[in-house]
Amino acid sequence: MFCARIPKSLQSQLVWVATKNFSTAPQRNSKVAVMGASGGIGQPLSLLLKHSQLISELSLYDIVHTPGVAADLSHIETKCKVKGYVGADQLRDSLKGVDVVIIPAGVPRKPGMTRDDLFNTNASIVRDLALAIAEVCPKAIIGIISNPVNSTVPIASEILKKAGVYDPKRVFGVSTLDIVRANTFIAEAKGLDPAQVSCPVIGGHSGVTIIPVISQCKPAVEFPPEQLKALTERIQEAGTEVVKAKAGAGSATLSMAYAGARFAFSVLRALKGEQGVVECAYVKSDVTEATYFATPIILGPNGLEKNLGLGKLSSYEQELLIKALPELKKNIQVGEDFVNKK
Ligand SMILES: NC(=O)C1=CN([C@@H]2O[C@H](COP(=O)(O)OP(=O)(O)OC[C@H]3O[C@@H](n4cnc5c(N)ncnc54)[C@H](O)[C@@H]3O)[C@@H](O)[C@H]2O)C=CC1
Ligand SMILES: O=C([O-])CC(=O)C(=O)O
Repeated sequence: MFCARIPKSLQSQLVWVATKNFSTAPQRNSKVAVMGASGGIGQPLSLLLKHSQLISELSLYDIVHTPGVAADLSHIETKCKVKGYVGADQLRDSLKGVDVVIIPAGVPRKPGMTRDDLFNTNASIVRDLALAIAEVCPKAIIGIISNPVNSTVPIASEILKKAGVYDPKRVFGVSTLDIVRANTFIAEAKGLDPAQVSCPVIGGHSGVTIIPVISQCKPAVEFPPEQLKALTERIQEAGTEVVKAKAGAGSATLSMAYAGARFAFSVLRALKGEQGVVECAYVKSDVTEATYFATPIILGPNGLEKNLGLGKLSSYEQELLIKALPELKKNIQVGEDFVNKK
């Protein structure tokens, strides 16, 4: 009953403890690291990953508390092994043999802040993690959650380039939460089951750079212009909606953990050879004049297999794209300069 209500992307991987059917699960062979695993996103994300049959080992890294988080999670009756690593001295050990690295390390927003206000703290956190990845697991697929994603993905990419191990097919900005929100809000407005709604969101991951492509939603939906504008703006500002509601206690954590797990599971399914796994993600791109851009992509055994591009945009969505590009290009430049202009 419950499984029928959650999206197919999660249904196939979540093993519900109550059913205790994981002894028959296929052999799991991926090792996944969560960097920032003790945080508001890191903990529930690690919990969801611990339930996946696609993961045999979970490596939890943070500068605090990971021994406790790992001990706690390790008592859950699923096969996936969990190990905690704490502090810079253990950073490199945490990445040994890892196939997929998910990065939610860094500070979250408080009311009144933009995602760009996080740059000063989070840029160096992502830089240092990317340096360690380049050294220890250069072939790993990397999913970056830490904000500002528009800039942290270029930072990690520049670090990997400098180390001579950059593969643009393996570095992703996790924008999945924008898609999750678009699906939910559209379903609410139209009285649909959110699990059956699929709306691409392209561009970047902040304010005007978030471009919901409601004209490509499946099932097809239509809204009068005023409602379309309000819905688009709600999706663009949904992060701020949560920041305000949490009133100083941080930003989206639980919905982001869900979205991060959905993205990780899609990557892992594709790594295992499943064909036609599609997610939107913020990637190195030549689809627009912005050198990183989120579009729907097909995932494969090596990460990004095929960029599906923009598809046909409505005139309203084309206007959104025009507004997004200068901001996105600026954010990318700031990230690249952080690494290269020292
Ligand atoms: N991409 C997206 O859609 C979303 C991104 N975010 C971003 O995710 C990040 C994390 O958010 P929360 O989990 O709520 O924050 P949090 O403060 O609850 O957790 C962050 C964790 O990172 C750890 N950390 C700090 N420096 C570190 C380092 N050098 N190495 C490893 N870990 C380190 C902290 O100890 C903490 O446990 C923020 O930057 C936030 O803006 C949040 C929601 C959605
Ligand atoms: O809004 C924030 O600061 C966190 C975030 O990226 C989101 O919830 O989309």
